[in-house]
Amino acid sequence: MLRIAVPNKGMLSEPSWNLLDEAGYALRTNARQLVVEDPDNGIELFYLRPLDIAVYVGRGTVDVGITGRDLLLNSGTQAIETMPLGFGASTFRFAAPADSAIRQLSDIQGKRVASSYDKLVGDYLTERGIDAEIIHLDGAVESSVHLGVADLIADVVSTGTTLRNAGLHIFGDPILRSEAIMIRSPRLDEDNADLARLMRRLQGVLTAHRYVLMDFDIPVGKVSQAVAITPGFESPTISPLHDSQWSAVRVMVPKKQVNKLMDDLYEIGARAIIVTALQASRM
Ligand SMILES: Nc1ncnc2c1ncn2[C@@H]1O[C@H](COP(=O)(O)OP(=O)(O)OP(=O)(O)O)[C@@H](O)[C@H]1O
Ligand SMILES: O=P(O)(O)OC[C@H]1O[C@H](OP(=O)(O)OP(=O)(O)O)[C@H](O)[C@@H]1O
Ligand SMILES: [Mg+2]
Repeated sequence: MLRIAVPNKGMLSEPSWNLLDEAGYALRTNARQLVVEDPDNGIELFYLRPLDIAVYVGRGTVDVGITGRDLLLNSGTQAIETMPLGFGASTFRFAAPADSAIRQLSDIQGKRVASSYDKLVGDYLTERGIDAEIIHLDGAVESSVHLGVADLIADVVSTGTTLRNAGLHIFGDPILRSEAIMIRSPRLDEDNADLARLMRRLQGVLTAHRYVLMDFDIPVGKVSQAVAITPGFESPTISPLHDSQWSAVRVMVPKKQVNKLMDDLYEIGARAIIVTALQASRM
Protein backbone atom coordinates (compact mmCIF):
# COMPACT_ATOMS: atom_id res chain seq x y z
CA MET A 1 0.00 0.00 0.00
CA LEU A 2 1.23 3.46 -0.88
CA ARG A 3 1.41 5.74 2.19
CA ILE A 4 0.34 9.30 1.36
CA ALA A 5 0.68 12.36 3.65
CA VAL A 6 -1.95 15.06 3.19
CA PRO A 7 -2.24 18.46 4.98
CA ASN A 8 -4.70 18.29 7.87
CA LYS A 9 -5.23 22.10 7.96
CA GLY A 10 -4.12 25.36 6.34
CA MET A 11 -4.37 26.84 2.84
CA LEU A 12 -3.33 23.67 1.05
CA SER A 13 -5.60 21.25 2.89
CA GLU A 14 -8.98 21.62 1.17
CA PRO A 15 -7.63 21.73 -2.41
CA SER A 16 -5.55 18.61 -1.56
CA TRP A 17 -8.59 16.76 -0.26
CA ASN A 18 -10.63 17.77 -3.33
CA LEU A 19 -7.89 16.56 -5.66
CA LEU A 20 -7.67 13.14 -3.95
CA ASP A 21 -11.47 12.89 -3.85
CA GLU A 22 -11.74 13.59 -7.58
CA ALA A 23 -9.02 11.01 -8.18
CA GLY A 24 -11.30 8.43 -6.55
CA TYR A 25 -9.62 7.97 -3.16
CA ALA A 26 -11.51 7.63 0.13
CA LEU A 27 -11.13 10.60 2.52
CA ARG A 28 -11.68 10.83 6.26
CA THR A 29 -15.25 11.31 7.40
CA ASN A 30 -14.54 13.36 10.52
CA ALA A 31 -11.85 15.88 11.46
CA ARG A 32 -10.49 13.74 14.33
CA GLN A 33 -9.50 10.87 12.05
CA LEU A 34 -5.70 10.77 11.53
CA VAL A 35 -5.41 7.81 9.15
CA VAL A 36 -7.67 6.46 6.42
CA GLU A 37 -7.08 3.06 4.83
CA ASP A 38 -8.33 2.61 1.29
CA PRO A 39 -7.35 -0.97 0.39
CA ASP A 40 -9.51 -0.95 -2.76
CA ASN A 41 -7.25 1.76 -4.18
CA GLY A 42 -4.06 0.51 -2.54
CA ILE A 43 -3.39 3.61 -0.43
CA GLU A 44 -3.25 4.78 3.18
CA LEU A 45 -3.80 8.49 3.88
CA PHE A 46 -2.09 10.21 6.83
CA TYR A 47 -3.44 13.62 7.85
CA LEU A 48 -0.42 15.59 9.06
CA ARG A 49 0.60 19.18 9.74
CA PRO A 50 1.76 20.82 6.49
CA LEU A 51 5.09 21.75 8.10
CA ASP A 52 5.78 18.13 9.06
CA ILE A 53 4.93 16.41 5.79
CA ALA A 54 8.36 16.84 4.19
CA VAL A 55 9.95 15.45 7.38
CA TYR A 56 7.98 12.18 7.17
CA VAL A 57 8.46 11.82 3.43
CA GLY A 58 12.14 12.80 3.59
CA ARG A 59 12.75 10.04 6.15
CA GLY A 60 10.78 7.55 4.09
CA THR A 61 8.25 6.60 6.77
CA VAL A 62 5.60 7.93 4.39
CA ASP A 63 6.07 7.33 0.64
CA VAL A 64 4.60 10.51 -0.85
CA GLY A 65 3.02 13.74 0.35
CA ILE A 66 1.30 16.93 -0.69
CA THR A 67 3.01 20.11 0.48
CA GLY A 68 4.22 23.52 -0.72
CA ARG A 69 7.55 23.95 -2.51
CA ASP A 70 8.47 26.59 0.11
CA LEU A 71 7.77 24.14 2.94
CA LEU A 72 9.84 21.42 1.22
CA LEU A 73 12.86 23.71 0.78
CA ASN A 74 12.52 25.05 4.29
CA SER A 75 12.48 21.51 5.72
CA GLY A 76 15.97 20.73 4.43
CA THR A 77 14.93 17.08 4.04
CA GLN A 78 15.76 14.65 1.23
CA ALA A 79 12.17 14.48 -0.10
CA ILE A 80 12.01 14.94 -3.88
CA GLU A 81 9.59 17.20 -5.80
CA THR A 82 7.63 14.96 -8.17
CA MET A 83 4.85 17.02 -9.78
CA PRO A 84 3.10 20.39 -9.43
CA LEU A 85 -0.58 20.13 -8.46
CA GLY A 86 -2.11 23.29 -9.93
CA PHE A 87 -3.07 25.17 -6.74
CA GLY A 88 -1.54 27.09 -3.81
CA ALA A 89 0.55 29.40 -5.96
CA SER A 90 2.40 32.12 -4.06
CA THR A 91 5.67 33.98 -4.02
CA PHE A 92 8.02 34.27 -1.09
CA ARG A 93 9.20 37.88 -0.65
CA PHE A 94 11.08 40.31 1.54
CA ALA A 95 9.06 43.30 2.73
CA ALA A 96 9.81 46.35 4.87
CA PRO A 97 7.90 49.49 5.98
CA ALA A 98 7.32 51.99 3.18
CA ASP A 99 9.40 54.67 4.94
CA SER A 100 12.23 52.33 5.92
CA ALA A 101 15.79 52.60 4.58
CA ILE A 102 15.67 48.88 3.70
CA ARG A 103 15.05 48.93 -0.06
CA GLN A 104 17.35 46.31 -1.53
CA LEU A 105 18.93 43.00 -0.63
CA SER A 106 22.22 44.49 0.62
CA ASP A 107 20.29 46.67 3.11
CA ILE A 108 19.37 43.50 5.02
CA GLN A 109 22.96 43.18 6.33
CA GLY A 110 22.91 43.28 10.17
CA LYS A 111 19.10 43.59 10.34
CA ARG A 112 16.44 41.44 12.06
CA VAL A 113 14.31 39.42 9.61
CA ALA A 114 11.08 37.87 10.93
CA SER A 115 9.91 34.70 9.18
CA SER A 116 8.25 31.32 9.67
CA TYR A 117 10.65 29.91 7.09
CA ASP A 118 14.01 30.32 8.85
CA LYS A 119 16.04 27.88 6.80
CA LEU A 120 14.71 29.09 3.45
CA VAL A 121 15.52 32.70 4.33
CA GLY A 122 18.80 31.88 6.09
CA ASP A 123 20.10 29.85 3.13
CA TYR A 124 19.07 32.56 0.66
CA LEU A 125 20.92 35.27 2.58
CA THR A 126 23.98 33.13 3.32
CA GLU A 127 24.34 32.23 -0.38
CA ARG A 128 24.46 35.97 -1.10
CA GLY A 129 26.96 36.74 1.65
CA ILE A 130 24.48 38.65 3.82
CA ASP A 131 24.58 38.26 7.59
CA ALA A 132 21.27 38.94 9.35
CA GLU A 133 19.42 37.77 12.44
CA ILE A 134 16.43 35.54 11.66
CA ILE A 135 13.60 35.91 14.18
CA HIS A 136 11.38 32.83 14.04
CA LEU A 137 7.62 33.44 14.29
CA ASP A 138 4.88 30.87 13.69
CA GLY A 139 2.45 33.17 11.83
CA ALA A 140 1.07 36.71 11.45
CA VAL A 141 4.66 37.65 10.60
CA GLU A 142 3.46 40.94 9.05
CA SER A 143 2.80 42.35 12.54
CA SER A 144 6.38 41.84 13.75
CA VAL A 145 7.84 45.07 12.38
CA HIS A 146 5.13 47.28 13.80
CA LEU A 147 5.50 45.49 17.14
CA GLY A 148 9.25 46.07 17.12
CA VAL A 149 10.71 42.55 17.10
CA ALA A 150 12.04 42.80 13.53
CA ASP A 151 13.16 45.37 10.93
CA LEU A 152 11.73 43.48 7.96
CA ILE A 153 9.94 40.24 7.11
CA ALA A 154 10.18 37.39 4.63
CA ASP A 155 6.82 35.72 4.03
CA VAL A 156 4.34 34.13 1.65
CA VAL A 157 2.60 36.66 -0.60
CA SER A 158 -0.47 35.82 -2.64
CA THR A 159 -2.73 38.82 -3.30
CA GLY A 160 -0.53 41.20 -1.26
CA THR A 161 -3.49 42.30 0.86
CA THR A 162 -1.94 41.29 4.18
CA LEU A 163 1.25 43.24 3.40
CA ARG A 164 -0.69 46.34 2.37
CA ASN A 165 -2.75 46.22 5.53
CA ALA A 166 0.46 46.07 7.56
CA GLY A 167 1.99 49.05 5.69
CA LEU A 168 4.79 46.89 4.28
CA HIS A 169 6.31 47.04 0.79
CA ILE A 170 7.91 44.25 -1.18
CA PHE A 171 11.50 44.76 -2.31
CA GLY A 172 14.12 42.67 -4.12
CA ASP A 173 13.63 39.68 -6.38
CA PRO A 174 11.24 36.89 -5.34
CA ILE A 175 13.07 34.51 -2.99
CA LEU A 176 10.97 31.69 -4.42
CA ARG A 177 7.91 30.93 -6.54
CA SER A 178 5.94 28.32 -4.67
CA GLU A 179 2.90 26.14 -5.32
CA ALA A 180 1.43 22.90 -4.06
CA ILE A 181 3.53 19.93 -5.14
CA MET A 182 3.67 16.20 -4.69
CA ILE A 183 6.86 14.97 -3.04
CA ARG A 184 8.24 11.45 -2.83
CA SER A 185 10.59 9.71 -0.46
CA PRO A 186 14.18 9.23 -1.67
CA ARG A 187 13.62 5.54 -0.79
CA LEU A 188 10.80 5.25 -3.34
CA ASP A 189 11.94 4.47 -6.86
CA GLU A 190 11.03 7.08 -9.46
CA ASP A 191 9.31 4.39 -11.56
CA ASN A 192 7.58 2.61 -8.66
CA ALA A 193 4.30 1.20 -10.06
CA ASP A 194 2.11 2.47 -7.18
CA LEU A 195 3.58 5.96 -7.49
CA ALA A 196 3.08 5.93 -11.25
CA ARG A 197 -0.59 5.00 -10.81
CA LEU A 198 -1.16 7.78 -8.26
CA MET A 199 0.50 10.31 -10.56
CA ARG A 200 -1.59 9.18 -13.55
CA ARG A 201 -4.76 9.62 -11.50
CA LEU A 202 -3.79 13.10 -10.27
CA GLN A 203 -2.64 14.14 -13.74
CA GLY A 204 -6.00 12.90 -15.04
CA VAL A 205 -7.86 15.20 -12.66
CA LEU A 206 -5.64 18.17 -13.54
CA THR A 207 -6.18 17.54 -17.26
CA ALA A 208 -9.96 17.36 -16.77
CA HIS A 209 -9.78 20.75 -15.01
CA ARG A 210 -7.62 22.41 -17.66
CA TYR A 211 -8.98 20.94 -20.89
CA VAL A 212 -12.35 20.63 -22.62
CA LEU A 213 -13.52 18.51 -25.51
CA MET A 214 -14.24 20.44 -28.71
CA ASP A 215 -16.31 19.07 -31.63
CA PHE A 216 -16.86 20.84 -34.91
CA ASP A 217 -17.71 20.24 -38.55
CA ILE A 218 -15.38 21.52 -41.25
CA PRO A 219 -15.23 21.30 -45.08
CA VAL A 220 -12.91 18.42 -46.03
CA GLY A 221 -10.50 20.77 -47.81
CA LYS A 222 -9.98 22.78 -44.60
CA VAL A 223 -9.19 19.89 -42.24
CA SER A 224 -5.41 20.47 -42.30
CA GLN A 225 -5.88 24.16 -41.49
CA ALA A 226 -8.25 23.29 -38.64
CA VAL A 227 -5.86 20.71 -37.21
CA ALA A 228 -3.09 23.33 -37.25
CA ILE A 229 -5.32 25.54 -35.05
CA THR A 230 -6.32 22.69 -32.69
CA PRO A 231 -3.57 20.04 -32.78
CA GLY A 232 -4.80 18.36 -29.55
CA PHE A 233 -2.60 16.13 -27.39
CA GLU A 234 -1.60 13.53 -29.94
CA SER A 235 -3.79 13.91 -32.99
CA PRO A 236 -7.45 14.95 -33.44
CA THR A 237 -10.09 12.37 -34.38
CA ILE A 238 -11.42 13.05 -37.88
CA SER A 239 -14.66 11.30 -38.89
CA PRO A 240 -16.55 11.42 -42.19
CA LEU A 241 -19.98 13.07 -42.26
CA HIS A 242 -22.94 11.87 -44.35
CA ASP A 243 -22.28 14.83 -46.63
CA SER A 244 -18.94 13.77 -48.17
CA GLN A 245 -17.83 17.42 -48.50
CA TRP A 246 -17.61 17.72 -44.70
CA SER A 247 -15.62 16.12 -41.86
CA ALA A 248 -16.25 16.06 -38.11
CA VAL A 249 -13.33 16.84 -35.79
CA ARG A 250 -13.05 15.95 -32.08
CA VAL A 251 -10.11 17.33 -30.12
CA MET A 252 -9.06 18.35 -26.59
CA VAL A 253 -8.22 22.04 -26.15
CA PRO A 254 -7.07 24.16 -23.18
CA LYS A 255 -10.13 25.64 -21.43
CA LYS A 256 -8.57 29.11 -21.32
CA GLN A 257 -8.21 29.26 -25.11
CA VAL A 258 -11.72 28.05 -26.01
CA ASN A 259 -13.21 31.31 -27.27
CA LYS A 260 -10.20 32.37 -29.32
CA LEU A 261 -10.03 28.91 -30.90
CA MET A 262 -13.76 28.99 -31.76
CA ASP A 263 -13.28 32.39 -33.44
CA ASP A 264 -10.31 31.13 -35.46
CA LEU A 265 -12.10 27.91 -36.49
CA TYR A 266 -15.26 29.77 -37.47
CA GLU A 267 -13.25 32.10 -39.67
CA ILE A 268 -11.82 29.21 -41.71
CA GLY A 269 -15.30 27.70 -42.17
CA ALA A 270 -15.91 25.46 -39.15
CA ARG A 271 -19.54 25.24 -38.02
CA ALA A 272 -21.53 23.51 -35.26
CA ILE A 273 -18.64 24.07 -32.84
CA ILE A 274 -19.51 22.46 -29.51
CA VAL A 275 -17.52 22.45 -26.27
CA THR A 276 -18.05 19.83 -23.56
CA ALA A 277 -16.56 19.71 -20.05
CA LEU A 278 -14.42 16.70 -19.11
CA GLN A 279 -15.55 14.72 -16.09
CA ALA A 280 -12.34 12.68 -15.79
CA SER A 281 -9.39 11.63 -17.93
CA ARG A 282 -6.43 9.27 -18.06
CA MET A 283 -3.81 10.52 -20.48
N1 LIG B 1 -2.41 33.13 0.93
C1 LIG B 1 -1.82 32.05 0.41
N2 LIG B 1 -1.98 31.75 -0.89
C2 LIG B 1 -1.39 30.67 -1.42
N3 LIG B 1 -0.65 29.79 -0.72
C3 LIG B 1 -0.49 30.05 0.57
C4 LIG B 1 -1.04 31.17 1.21
N4 LIG B 1 -0.73 31.15 2.51
C5 LIG B 1 0.02 30.03 2.68
N5 LIG B 1 0.16 29.38 1.51
C6 LIG B 1 0.91 28.16 1.29
O1 LIG B 1 0.46 27.21 2.25
C7 LIG B 1 1.57 26.50 2.75
C8 LIG B 1 1.67 26.76 4.23
O2 LIG B 1 0.69 26.00 4.82
P1 LIG B 1 0.39 26.16 6.38
O3 LIG B 1 -0.80 25.34 6.59
O4 LIG B 1 1.60 25.97 7.18
O5 LIG B 1 0.12 27.65 6.52
P2 LIG B 1 -1.22 28.35 6.37
O6 LIG B 1 -1.94 27.87 5.16
O7 LIG B 1 -0.83 29.73 6.41
O8 LIG B 1 -2.00 27.83 7.66
P3 LIG B 1 -1.92 28.41 9.12
O9 LIG B 1 -0.98 29.55 9.10
O10 LIG B 1 -3.34 28.79 9.38
O11 LIG B 1 -1.48 27.25 9.94
C9 LIG B 1 2.81 27.04 2.06
O12 LIG B 1 3.15 26.19 0.99
C10 LIG B 1 2.37 28.38 1.56
O13 LIG B 1 3.05 28.79 0.39
O1 LIG C 1 -0.93 38.06 0.04
P1 LIG C 1 -2.16 37.59 0.75
O2 LIG C 1 -3.25 37.16 -0.20
O3 LIG C 1 -2.65 38.55 1.77
O4 LIG C 1 -1.79 36.22 1.50
C1 LIG C 1 -0.59 36.08 2.23
C2 LIG C 1 -0.86 35.74 3.66
O5 LIG C 1 -1.49 34.44 3.73
C3 LIG C 1 -0.82 33.66 4.70
O6 LIG C 1 -1.25 33.99 5.98
P2 LIG C 1 -2.29 33.17 6.85
O7 LIG C 1 -3.66 33.67 6.64
O8 LIG C 1 -2.09 31.73 6.61
O9 LIG C 1 -1.85 33.54 8.32
P3 LIG C 1 -0.44 33.30 9.04
O10 LIG C 1 0.42 34.44 8.67
O11 LIG C 1 -0.78 33.27 10.47
O12 LIG C 1 0.07 31.99 8.54
C4 LIG C 1 0.62 34.16 4.57
O13 LIG C 1 1.39 33.82 5.69
C5 LIG C 1 0.46 35.64 4.40
O14 LIG C 1 0.34 36.26 5.64
MG1 LIG D 1 -0.20 30.89 7.28
